[in-house]
Amino acid sequence: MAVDRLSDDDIKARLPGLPEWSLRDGVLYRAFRFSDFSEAFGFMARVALEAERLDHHPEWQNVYNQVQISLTTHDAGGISDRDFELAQRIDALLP
Ligand SMILES: C[C@H](O)[C@H](O)[C@H]1CNC2=NC(N)=NC(=O)C2=N1
Repeated sequence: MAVDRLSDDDIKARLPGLPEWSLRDGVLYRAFRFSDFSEAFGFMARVALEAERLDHHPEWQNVYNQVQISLTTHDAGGISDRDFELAQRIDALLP
């Protein structure tokens, strides 16, 4: 499926809708901290299921109770609507 990369202006206009996310090195980025590994990994499992539903997948790193997520659209060579959609769904999964 063809996906369009958003322009810098589009991205700037949409970022306020995701106050916890920032633009970092050309990707949508958010860091999460949980009480322990189990909580962090449970969250990652829920994100993985959502990513499969959307057929759009995060780049992420986990260190014990911390999860860092970067969103970009490989097929578009930049940030697309799909990244904003996944970011919103990720936020909705938080306890
Ligand atoms: C074929 C399939 O739709 C694509 O490869 C999807 C899968 N998940 C994806 N995830 C992300 N982040 N970017 C993509 O371009 C992408 N493409």
